[in-house]
Amino acid sequence: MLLTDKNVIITGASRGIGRAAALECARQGANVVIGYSGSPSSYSAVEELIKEIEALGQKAVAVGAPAGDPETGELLVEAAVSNFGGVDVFVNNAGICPFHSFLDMPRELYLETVNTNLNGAFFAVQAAANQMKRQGRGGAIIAVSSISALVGGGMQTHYTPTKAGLLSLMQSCAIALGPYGIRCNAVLPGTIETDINKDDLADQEKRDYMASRTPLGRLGRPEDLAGPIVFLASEMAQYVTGASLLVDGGMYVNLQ
Ligand SMILES: NC(=O)C1=CN([C@@H]2O[C@H](COP(=O)(O)OP(=O)(O)OC[C@H]3O[C@@H](n4cnc5c(N)ncnc54)[C@H](O)[C@@H]3O)[C@@H](O)[C@H]2O)C=CC1
Ligand SMILES: C[C@H](O)[C@@H]1OC(=O)[C@H](O)[C@@H]1O
Repeated sequence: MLLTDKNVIITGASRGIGRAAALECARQGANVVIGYSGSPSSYSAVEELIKEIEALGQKAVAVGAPAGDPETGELLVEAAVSNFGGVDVFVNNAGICPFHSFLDMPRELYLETVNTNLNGAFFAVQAAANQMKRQGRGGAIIAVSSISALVGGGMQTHYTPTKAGLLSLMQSCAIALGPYGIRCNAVLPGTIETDINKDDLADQEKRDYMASRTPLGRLGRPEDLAGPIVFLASEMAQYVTGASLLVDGGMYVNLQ
């Protein structure tokens, strides 16, 4: 197992990529703090995830708090410390992508997207890093960025800058936190079928187009991200920091 006795925090873990990562971390021997929005509609999914992690023989605890709140990172860290005794891995995964055209972008939608995806991440990464520094045994921080950190999207002008920002945050934090043995890396998913793009991919033409752009011949699944996240969290990646790992079935390099 790659994460035996490690204590992992994952934000946005109630479903999608975060959920798949939480389960794989538990399979690899980790205890998991499940960050979720706090919405009552998510709670049954969170309860189910806790049961699945416990069935794997690991501990799980849930913290419901909005990702964009600057205090949320501290709450997640407090939960890891009080329930498990510390934090070894922090995965910043929570995010939204409400597709919208640029010229009439509502100010509130722009601000909500940046706050949820990037501003909250800054403070949560800071809280996790301070705890790792106090513990004195290093750690791993992983941001779920996106292929959209590298390429644009006409209906994602509010979103792509947050993903580029997360990638940049990991690069700078790799420098700031390297002296404490804290590694900081990003995963860059391509198009992964989850609730975030359910409406967008309901358009069969768009769906077929996205799949046709993918050399591996299919859209991604949440589980496709679990291995790369566990790898970056583990000692297998002990000399990897400031790196980004595209997990996109080859979509990014597929020019022609
Ligand atoms: N699905 C895809 O094609 C891609 C997804 N990503 C990123 O992966 C991450 C996970 O997304 P998916 O699993 O795909 O979608 P999803 O919609 O299934 O999961 C998003 C998670 O974030 C949580 N979340 C959303 N707003 C929140 C808030 N204000 N406070 C706390 N939690 C909140 C949701 O509750 C959910 O657990 C996101 O950061 C997304 O930008 C990146 C590239 C591609
Ligand atoms: C939500 C999109 O389908 C998804 O999110 C991203 O970051 C990429 O742009 C994907 O296409």
